[in-house]
Amino acid sequence: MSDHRIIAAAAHLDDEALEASIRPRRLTEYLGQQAVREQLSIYIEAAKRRGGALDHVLIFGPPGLGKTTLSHVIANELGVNIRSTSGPVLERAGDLAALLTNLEKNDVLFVDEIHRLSPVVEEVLYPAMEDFQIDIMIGEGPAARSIKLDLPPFTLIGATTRAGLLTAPLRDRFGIVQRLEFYSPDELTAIVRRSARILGIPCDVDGAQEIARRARGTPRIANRLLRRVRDYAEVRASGHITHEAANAAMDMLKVDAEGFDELDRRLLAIIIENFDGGPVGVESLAAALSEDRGTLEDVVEPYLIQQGFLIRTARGRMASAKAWRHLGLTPPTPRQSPDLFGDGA
Ligand SMILES: Nc1ncnc2c1ncn2[C@@H]1O[C@H](COP(=O)(O)OP(=O)(O)OP(=O)(O)O)[C@@H](O)[C@H]1O
Ligand SMILES: [Mg+2]
Repeated sequence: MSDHRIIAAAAHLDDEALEASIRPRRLTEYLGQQAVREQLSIYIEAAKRRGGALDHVLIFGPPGLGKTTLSHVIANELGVNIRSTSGPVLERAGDLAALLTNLEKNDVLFVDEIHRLSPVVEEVLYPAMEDFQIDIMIGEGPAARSIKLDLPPFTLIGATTRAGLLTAPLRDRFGIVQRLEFYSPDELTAIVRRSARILGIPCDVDGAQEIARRARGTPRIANRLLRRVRDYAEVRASGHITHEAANAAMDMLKVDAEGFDELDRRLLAIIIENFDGGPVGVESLAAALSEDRGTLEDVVEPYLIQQGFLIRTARGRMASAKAWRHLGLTPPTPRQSPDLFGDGA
């Protein structure tokens, strides 16, 4: 159900084709994430000077913030090939072995959703990451023996929306760990303007700002809103994205001033109306919303929490005073909800 949210952070099918043209290829086109960019540019430069492989990189952060994009940018900057796969696709140890043995010196192997690797595949990955070696089994039954195979030095780039789900031994094998943060409205404005330029969409600065403000800190959503606003502007306005056109289009899409849609508002309303503002356990919340728990935790909650509308406590989720006000309600005084300041998980 949440797949159809205009502001869903997960990729839509119709995003793919257009994304290919606007996806940044170089570090200079990768806007925002200042700290990440600065650090990576140093590590990349150092690896190139040494002529060696870049250390393994773990990138984590909510959907649509640019993990896949950044992985490709890193490979481009290193001037090496990138091979892509994902945790759930690698079912057997042999699947990974096949990929690893086809790598060339200093190549990047990108593993998306790395928290979903099966334990047997993970076992193969450990010596590969650490010593650039794998053990493979030859033959079957009593005649089976394992042989060690040397791999060229390579860089594993793992991406995950949930670093917390990685096993400790896997996490420890990444020399570089980067966390992507939600983008500021200014950064998203720059991203929207760049995309509009590439797609040939006339867009005013304040039109871009309005789209940026409602994009939930997420470039993928910003780019998607840009396209929907363009549709609106072409049919209802002169095709030019002005502030008014952006506003009207987003009202039509029911994306509110905070960038929240029905699902966000329903989540906050349920906590307030059905659970007196919380705390409420994530399972009960998911049930009340008829949503999947994983979607709630990965996609819906992070932005609400980052913006201070939702509070995560040891006993469950609570709506903040900001949330009450956003829904036009009067928040209870702190004395009536001691949990806000209690067990502060
Ligand atoms: N820093 C950035 N600057 C400009 N555009 C960006 C940036 N990061 C991401 N984008 C745009 O947002 C789109 C989504 O990014 P990407 O697919 O890399 O996200 P992701 O983190 O891999 O998401 P998921 O968790 O769903 O795999 C890209 O196609 C790209 O156009
Ligand atoms: Mg991705």
